[in-house]
Amino acid sequence: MATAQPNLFSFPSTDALAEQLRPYVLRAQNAALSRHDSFRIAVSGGSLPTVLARALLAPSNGSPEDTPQFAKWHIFFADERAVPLDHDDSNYRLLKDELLSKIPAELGAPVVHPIDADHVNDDDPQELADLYQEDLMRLFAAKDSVKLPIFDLILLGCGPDGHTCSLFPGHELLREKDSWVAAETNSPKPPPKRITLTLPVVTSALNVAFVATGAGKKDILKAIFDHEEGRDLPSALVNQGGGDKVSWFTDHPAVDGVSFPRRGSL
Ligand SMILES: O=C(O)[C@H](O)[C@@H](O)[C@H](O)[C@H](O)COP(=O)(O)O
Repeated sequence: MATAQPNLFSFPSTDALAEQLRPYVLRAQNAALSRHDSFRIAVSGGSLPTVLARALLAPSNGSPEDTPQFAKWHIFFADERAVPLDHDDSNYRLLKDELLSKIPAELGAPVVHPIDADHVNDDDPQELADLYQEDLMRLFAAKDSVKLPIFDLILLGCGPDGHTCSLFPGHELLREKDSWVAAETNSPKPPPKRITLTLPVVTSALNVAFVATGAGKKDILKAIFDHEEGRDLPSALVNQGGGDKVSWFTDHPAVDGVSFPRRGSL
């Protein structure tokens, strides 16, 4: 378990947050492209796609470092609901509406990895999870020795109960050690059937960033960063497993009165 502390960044507004999320994501992109030929990222649903779109669709300053090279991106979903891809509850649809459909043609198109739409109506989402894991393996497991996929960046939300991805407090999926992708059949938050990256995959990523905004997050962030009260919450487990690879992008209302071990400046 990592002992280093996560980084906290707090901004006066969501616009200011998005402005700083952009260089953070592009630094991860540029580092990834200096190591291999693609940028491997996973994203959640919730408010994240909107903030991400605001960050990435802003005008570039013209430098190569400040340019999203979308043609080299592989975008996966940190979690997804077992619904058709055009359903209102689909995280794929959300990302498409907010970001993918708005990327200017000259920036290129990312390779997007949605769930297999042929299996969204299965009674049990396990097949959906298995197929998604196979999709990950095609990109990440070129060698048999690969135990876990190493994402260049995973972008997460944090629910008011401390959940992240579709990993909910006290749930047995938090103990999953082997699978890369797990099925959830009875999510406490609707819709009930989902798939999710597992905790070992999240904490193995080279960079993990939470985006949490609004006064509604204050109580749960207090719990997550209070080691006693919230130490077993899923988002706190990401902090503990990821250490200083984890960053929190927040706004001032979300962290009002929260004492963080380490406040950063970008
Ligand atoms: O699948 C889900 O139920 C959502 O994607 C969920 O996990 C979301 O990421 C958090 O609840 C944070 O949501 P906000 O960013 O909207 O606060």
